[in-house]
Formats: sequence, structure tokens, C-alpha cells
Amino acid sequence: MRYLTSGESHGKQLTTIIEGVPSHLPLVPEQINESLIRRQGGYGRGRRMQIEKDLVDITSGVRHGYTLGSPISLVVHNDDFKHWINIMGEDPLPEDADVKRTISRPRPGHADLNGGMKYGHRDMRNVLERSSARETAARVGAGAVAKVLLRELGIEVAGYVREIAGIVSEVDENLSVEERARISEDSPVRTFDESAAEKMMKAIDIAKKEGDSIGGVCEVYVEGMPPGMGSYVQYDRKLDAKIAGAVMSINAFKGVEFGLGFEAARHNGSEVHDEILWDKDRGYYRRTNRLGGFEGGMTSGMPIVVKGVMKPIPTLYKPLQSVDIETKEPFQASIERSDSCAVPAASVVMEHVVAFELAKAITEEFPADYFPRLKKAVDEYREEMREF
Ligand SMILES: Cc1cc2nc3c(=O)[nH]c(=O)nc-3n(C[C@H](O)[C@H](O)[C@H](O)COP(=O)(O)O)c2cc1C
Ligand SMILES: C=C(O[C@@H]1CC(C(=O)O)=C[C@@H](OP(=O)(O)O)[C@H]1O)C(=O)O
Repeated sequence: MRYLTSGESHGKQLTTIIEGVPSHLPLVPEQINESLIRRQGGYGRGRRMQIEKDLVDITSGVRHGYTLGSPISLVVHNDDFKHWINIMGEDPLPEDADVKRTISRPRPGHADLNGGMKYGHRDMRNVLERSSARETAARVGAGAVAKVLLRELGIEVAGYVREIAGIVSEVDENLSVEERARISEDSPVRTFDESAAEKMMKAIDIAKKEGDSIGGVCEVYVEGMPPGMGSYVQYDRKLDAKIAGAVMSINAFKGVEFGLGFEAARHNGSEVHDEILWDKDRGYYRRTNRLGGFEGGMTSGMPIVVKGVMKPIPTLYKPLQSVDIETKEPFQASIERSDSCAVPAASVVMEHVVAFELAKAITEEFPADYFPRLKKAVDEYREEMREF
């Protein structure tokens, strides 16, 4: 499975093309819309999310509620486009055109300056439009399809918030993936501990009032992945590395850890590795899950626990110093309408990019163009693993 996205933030639409989804997988737009709507929510987002109502149009690859095995195209329209038609115009500009909202003062922390220099865009709007995290709606579309496939195979994925601006929300290790999904869905900041949630919202309010922004930590928890997905035999087949790459590809994500992660550096081996046990019904399992579901680049069959850290949003209403690329004079950076904290929304994005990597790993391990054949292969493999 693979996918590509296209679309500018204030252009007409976002497009996702997904290839490699087997045929006869039940798929209806509502399953994708649920994910798109979840991504739009979360405390701390700016006004744009009130303008948009992200709904998918499936324009290929699905017929009468089932995948065909052909490429699946998803379209999400930008409702905001109607306000930007003049700025986002397709026709060549007349010489004397007054192009409003040209960006010549790059925002520190955004893609503006590097992208402008690389692509020769002196109007850095041409960079901003594509580097914007609006694109993550298209990726959530792909992830939503992956989640449908995984669910049919008994694999569930949940994404939620663990930390915002240094305020940590504890999670009971024994909560199932369904409970994690449900509890976080009921929280405006998509987290567990209500008192931490209150503090997080206060921190977001303060940042917003001060024209500043804040970041945090998201976690994705997966149950049901069979052991042995990914491989140790070649560096580019390690599934934890692929998941880390996918998480790092989310706008503003700066780090990834599995299980104990960086904390492992501060413990002895006896406190880090997970003892191996066997049970007739469960097969092999681990006493603990400090390594977050991976050993040797392969799934262990234990839940996958992966965290990603999101830096604070770069656009600041009280901007940092920058340089005007036309005059080379020091200036404050441009101000664009912006979120003050997008960590809750980003937890939904992270859930979906991880889901896509998992579905990709499964379809690589059990190549099948017909979904029932894939399911049979996965079921047989699970049985074989139990008896190993
Ligand atoms: C869901 C989400 C919403 C975001 N919203 C904004 C925003 O409103 N303003 C902004 O400047 N950056 C926002 N970002 C972050 C930028 O897109 C990101 O920092 C930028 O593309 C530069 O990439 P980098 O931070 O990965 O280097 C958002 C990121 C995510 C995941
Ligand atoms: C549009 C989305 O997020 C946008 C991501 C973003 C950025 O710079 O990354 C900047 C803002 O764009 P705008 O200036 O249009 O408000 C966010 O709203 C979205 O998540 O769908």
C-alpha cells in the first residue's frame, strides 16, 4: 500500500490517491468522515476549523460500498477557497496586478524561508500553501482507509494526548485500546486525566492571550498486531523505523519514542527488557511492555506504544524577529491566522499515519489482492504463531 497527497491549504481541494488496498474491503464515506471530523476538533485551534467541514468524496476505487482493488481517490474540498479565489488564482497575473498578502517576511520555525530559497519563491505564500498542516486532512483520509482494513483484521489503533506545555496526563496502563479511544474522545484536549485537561486548557488560553503557542506529546496505542511484522534482516524493513519516520513526517513533530523511549537510558537492562511468558490461549507474551511492542524491528505481539513530540506552532501573533527578503531589513515575521495549540488534533493525525504503516506492513507480509484471502492468511499466521 502507498499513497500520495496533493493540494494547497487555500486551494480548491485536497486529493489522496491510495494504491494497494485489496478488493472486497467494505468501505463507505462515513468511516472516513468520522476520522476527518475528529481531526478538526480539539481545544486550541484557530478560526479556520470553523470555516471548514471536512467531508470526503470518494471518486474512485470503491463501488457499492466495497473496494475494487483499483486506486482509491479521496477528495476533501476546502470551503475557505471561496474567500481566496483572487489570491489563489490559476490564471497568469497581469503585470500591474495588486497581489495581496504576498509574504516576504518568513516565519521562524515554518517552512517559509527554506522553501522560498529552494524553489525560488519570492512570495513565500507559494511555500506556505503546501507546507501547511492542512495537508494532514488528506493523510488522515488515507489512514482512515487503513484503519478500516486493520479493524476487519482485529487490529485497533487509538491516538490521544499525553502532555501539553509540560502538563502531563497519566494513563492507566491497563486501559484497553477501545477505552483509550472512548475516554480521549470525550475530552476537549483528547486526554485522560480531567484535572490535567483543565490545566492544559488554561495553558492554551494563556498562550493564545499572549500571542504565543504551545506544544506537547501525543501517544498512539495499538492492540491486535500479530508478532513478527517488520523484519530484522535489512535496515529498511524495520517496522518501528518506518513508524518513526511516519510520525516525524507530521508537521511540527520533532521526536519519537517507543515504550520507555528516552527514559531507557536511565535504567539498567533488568528494568527495561520484558520477560517472556507462554500460555496455551495467548501463546507467547511479555510480562511487561516497556519496549512498546517492538524487538528487532518486529512486532512482539504486545500492544504498540509510540509517542511523538510536537513543537509549539511557529506562527505567533506576537511574532519573532525575521528579515524582509526584499529589503533585507530586520522585521517581525508575518502573521497568518493560526492555531495556538494543535496537539489534540495532531494526536488524531498521528493515529492515522501509524495506522497506515501498520496496514502497509500487513499487506506486504501477506500479499493478496482480495481481502478475504488476506484475512485467511492473517488468521492462519496467528494460529501458527500461537503454537510456535
Ligand atoms: C494539526 C496541525 C495544525 C497546525 N497548525 C498550524 C498553524 O495554525 N500555524 C502554524 O504556523 N503551524 C501549524 N502547524 C505546524 C506547521 O505546519 C509546521 O510547523 C510547519 O509545516 C513546518 O514544519 P516543521 O515544523 O515540521 O519543520 C500545525 C501542525 C499540525 C500537525
Ligand atoms: C487548515 C488547517 O490547519 C492550518 C495549518 C496551518 C499551518 O501553517 O500548518 C495554518 C493554519 O491555516 P489557516 O491560515 O488557513 O488558518 C491552520 O488552520 C487544517 O488543519 O485543516
